[in-house]
Amino acid sequence: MSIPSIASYTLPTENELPKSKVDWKAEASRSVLLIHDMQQYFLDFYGQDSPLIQQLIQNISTIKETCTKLGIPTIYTAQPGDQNQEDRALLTDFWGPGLDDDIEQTKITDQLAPTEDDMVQTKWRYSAFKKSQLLEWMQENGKDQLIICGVYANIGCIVTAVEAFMSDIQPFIVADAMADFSKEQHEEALVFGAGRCARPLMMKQLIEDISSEETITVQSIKVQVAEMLEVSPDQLNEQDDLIESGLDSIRIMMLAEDWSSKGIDISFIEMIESPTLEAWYQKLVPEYETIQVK
Ligand SMILES: O=C(O)C1=CC=C[C@H](O)[C@H]1O
Ligand SMILES: CC(=O)C(=O)O
Repeated sequence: MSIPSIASYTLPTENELPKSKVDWKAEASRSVLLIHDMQQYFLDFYGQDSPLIQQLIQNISTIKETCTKLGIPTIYTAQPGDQNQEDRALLTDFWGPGLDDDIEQTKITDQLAPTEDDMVQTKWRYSAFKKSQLLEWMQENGKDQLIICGVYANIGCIVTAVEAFMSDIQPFIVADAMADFSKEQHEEALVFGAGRCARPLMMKQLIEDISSEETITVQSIKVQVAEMLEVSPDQLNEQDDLIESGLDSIRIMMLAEDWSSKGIDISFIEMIESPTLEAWYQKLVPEYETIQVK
């Protein structure tokens, strides 16, 4: 009744990728990264030290690191433990009682542990959109592209992609950043997605696409400055004097050069005259509206 013991297999390669029906391109400003159900419970069925899972975790980690640098938000899904029958409903008939309320089962696997900048959403059904606020959050934040990685490709990953598609969101299923019960079922999920609702692509292509966009966003500025100050982005306040916070003139010059190279008209002098995130947003992000400080 539950999940089978899963043997390792080699992740799909470029030449095993089904042809995409669409030429959608993932863009940093439009995308959300979904790390789907990478909970220890679901990974344990691959056994200890599975080469497949080790590679999967490494690839997802690379994608997440790139997305974070580009200001692409990460959302994790995770099922709760000890689900009562009313909540779990028909899943029990297919998969048994599910996870115990044991952190060693419910946790996101350690190498992909969420940070305070990430969102973790409770997962109640195959689709990450079911019984959740994911769609509303994406719409409110102007996100209409969903990058999907995690497990299992032929269940929650592809069902989430279908529901994204039906909600006018472009799903991108990353072939070498998902895993399944077998390579055959993994490939079936890619073929179905390619033919019905999603763009299948390799991690390498995804990273090229999202990195190629030169758009600067409020979030990408905050992430860049936070990295330079070696703090988390949410520790930064838009009105704080960044020079007083430790941002030296060398780093400010580096930022000015980076943003100028992307076609933004801002000078080092302007930046040090108004050394706050809010002042820089106003110069760099046309659609930025000044935060109403209460
Ligand atoms: O136990 C479960 O709930 C599940 C097992 C395997 C895949 C399903 O998506 C998941 O709901
Ligand atoms: C792992 C899981 O819950 C899913 O594939 O939906």
